[in-house]
Amino acid sequence: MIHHSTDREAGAVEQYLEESLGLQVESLEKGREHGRAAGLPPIEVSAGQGKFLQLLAEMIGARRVLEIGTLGGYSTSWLALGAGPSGKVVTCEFEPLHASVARENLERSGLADRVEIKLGAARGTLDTLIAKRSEAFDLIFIDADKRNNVIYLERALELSHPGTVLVVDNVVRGGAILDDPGQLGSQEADVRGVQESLLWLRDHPRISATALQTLGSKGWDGFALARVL
Ligand SMILES: C[S@@+](CC[C@H](N)C(=O)[O-])C[C@H]1O[C@@H](n2cnc3c(N)ncnc32)[C@H](O)[C@@H]1O
Repeated sequence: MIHHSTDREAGAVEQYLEESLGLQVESLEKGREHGRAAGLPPIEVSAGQGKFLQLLAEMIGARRVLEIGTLGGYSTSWLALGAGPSGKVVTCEFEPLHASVARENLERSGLADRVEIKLGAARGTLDTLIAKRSEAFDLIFIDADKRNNVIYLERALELSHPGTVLVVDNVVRGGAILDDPGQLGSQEADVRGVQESLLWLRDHPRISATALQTLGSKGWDGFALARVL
């Protein structure tokens, strides 16, 4: 994370944009508060990013959405809004507390019937979906342990069809992706995971990708956006 005055200004601008555009949805914000009260870390997407996910799902007419990394179900809820009442979101989470907070939040906001929370390590969940020949997903949001990003991307591709959109969160990490991978210790495995995932996106013949930087109350970051060819 960067730590200078731009951080504070970016936080104020984020709040201004949220207020001017009326981005916050009351039931979703209550869910976020519920997560805080239950001790969940404040690492969910912003309202602006959540609305971006909703709009993206609506723009591509996504009916089947896969999420890796549920936390308290905040981004899940935005994706569920985007998928619509006839849509479905499958979301992967391995922390039982996070999954139960997410379940409660989704129930309270009336979105639970279009969301399936898969409790367990995401890799195993994805392998099971692949083994069961799950119907392909239209939109896949990857936001879990970044060190496993390439594993998730490989499996996401197996669960995709031509035109599936992939979003990978936190690919800038306050600029830490500039660090030399050869000098990174184990604590920076997530940074290395992001670096490797960007190369994977560049090199895979079935992928067309970009990345956009973001700045907000949680600092400097960004997301990769890709289309399966
Ligand atoms: C950044 S948070 C997700 C935030 C959420 N997408 C949002 O914006 O509201 C990452 C979540 O992934 C979960 N997670 C981390 N590693 C995982 C794994 N290997 N399998 C499943 N879930 C995992 C964490 O417990 C955490 O809840």
